[in-house]
Amino acid sequence: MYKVLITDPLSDLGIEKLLHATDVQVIRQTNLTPEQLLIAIEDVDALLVRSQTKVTADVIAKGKKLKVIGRAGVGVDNIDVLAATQHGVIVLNAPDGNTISTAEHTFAMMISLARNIPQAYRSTVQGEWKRKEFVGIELNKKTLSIIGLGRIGAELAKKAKAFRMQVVAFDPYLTEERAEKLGVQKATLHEAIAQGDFISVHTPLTKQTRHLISDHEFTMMKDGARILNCARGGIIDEDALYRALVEGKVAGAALDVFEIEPPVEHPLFGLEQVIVTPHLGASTVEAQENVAIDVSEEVLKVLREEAFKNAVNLPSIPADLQQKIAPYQTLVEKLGEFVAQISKGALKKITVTYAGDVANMEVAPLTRTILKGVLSHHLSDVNYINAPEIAKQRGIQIVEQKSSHNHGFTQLISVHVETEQDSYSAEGTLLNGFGARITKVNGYSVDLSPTGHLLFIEHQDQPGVIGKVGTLLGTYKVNIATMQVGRETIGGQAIMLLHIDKAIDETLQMDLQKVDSIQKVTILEL
Ligand SMILES: NC(=O)C1=CN([C@@H]2O[C@H](COP(=O)(O)OP(=O)(O)OC[C@H]3O[C@@H](n4cnc5c(N)ncnc54)[C@H](O)[C@@H]3O)[C@@H](O)[C@H]2O)C=CC1
Ligand SMILES: O=C(O)C(=O)COP(=O)(O)O
Repeated sequence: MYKVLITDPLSDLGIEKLLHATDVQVIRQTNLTPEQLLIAIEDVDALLVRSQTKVTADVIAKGKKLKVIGRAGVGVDNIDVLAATQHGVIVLNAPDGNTISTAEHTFAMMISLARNIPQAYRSTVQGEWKRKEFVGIELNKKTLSIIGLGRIGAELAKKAKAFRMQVVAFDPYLTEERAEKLGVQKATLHEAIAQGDFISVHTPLTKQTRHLISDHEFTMMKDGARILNCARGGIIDEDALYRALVEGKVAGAALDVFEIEPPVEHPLFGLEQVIVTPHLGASTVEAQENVAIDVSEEVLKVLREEAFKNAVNLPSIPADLQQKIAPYQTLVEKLGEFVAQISKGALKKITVTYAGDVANMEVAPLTRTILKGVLSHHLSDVNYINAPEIAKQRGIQIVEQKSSHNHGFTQLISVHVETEQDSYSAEGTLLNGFGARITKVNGYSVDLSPTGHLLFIEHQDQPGVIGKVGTLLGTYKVNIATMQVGRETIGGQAIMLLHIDKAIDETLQMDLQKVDSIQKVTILEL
């Protein structure tokens, strides 16, 4: 039974799938203190949050069974994604479900700013009738500068165009083609800032976007520009905004998000030209249902070990590529495990070479699987998510290369490991009708199915060695299923690879090692 902990308010309808799953126990505990969260996380398999819960490195470290953190929404800045990656925990979000709601909220804020609606409401219900004070401006023919033209930015651009606004956009990933398609004018950050009557930010909060709009940027703005933040607190420097508003450089600001949430006695609240909402961008019935459905479905898939999407800490693999690489996954993981088990000494470098058909594919997901295979022999808690990060932390160099030398195989994948002591390698292929095969070990040609109990014997090529190995295994009642031998030259260095029907213990290993001409016996389990 999987335990799923939900610590922020999620739509009941949205999480129905989880509530009805017979293999899932849903635990709903909102408004937990950080200390309570550290306890609640201890034995759960999944954690579902919105933006309130702070999922710190400590929380992740305490989640000994934690496999996945699902964010019912877009921004994951409340989750320590690096810590999750290091612990092999998948972080998923639901990026599409609240786009429309947030763009609509931003638009509502823009109209409110243009027409002073919140201020006029407050004054009118207080018994005043101030028609002159609340004269506004039209959106028609004004320029809207959008910083960050992703899902929400693009949706906002469409709405602004319907209101006959000129739309200027800055986004480092915006191509001319996409800008043209959306009918927006592509600009640099500073051009966008200088041209906007309204400036709206829609980027994630990252190191690069923190205080993206600060004192310098405010000085570049048109006098009387209006600014909006319905993305993340901190993208606009709140102190600089305060100064720009007080100096009259900026005519108004609309904020749905704050550097610290909830904000307490914020200086900006004292300014009449500032309108605010309490992080309501995604707070509609529709958006909340959408994001809860999306994240529940994906979290279930992770728990049930099915293919999932929207992982924030894993590169996404398109479905067609996933289909193409699926047959190789077992082969490459076994190759990684095999090389790790025959190698000795601290790992320094792992080189993966792809040749033949496989070299024409996107191979990064396969390399990730190989790393998992190699590293899991040396370290516990290594998985597909954290393997590259763990390799990096330990200073293991990873080389991924493609080669035209496929040595007659339709596809050939080789894993070469360098340790402080020596270097080791294995090559493999997919044989039509036979599946994964290891075709070379440390340069010796073999033909081996990479499964089950194996014995790897390094020896000198001498008459009688094979017989002695067979007799010894017979004495210990160990049946040999297949045997492969390879040698450099007659009487030279040689290897034996045996498939045996059961696991053997160290006594037999030591007896084998005592046989003349045998140098090393390694027990492998694939
Ligand atoms: N107020 C609310 O309740 C909600 C807020 N959000 C926030 O809105 C923001 C945008 O969400 P989406 O559009 O769904 O994300 P998205 O990922 O589709 O778009 C973000 C865009 O920002 C661009 N970007 C990144 N760094 C940039 C930089 N330095 N300068 C300019 N552009 C940059 C990216 O290229 C991308 O196109 C996120 O911060 C998200 O957390 C999202 C939903 C609800
Ligand atoms: O999706 C996002 O990034 C949001 O900011 C929405 O936040 P919320 O889920 O409403 O707390």
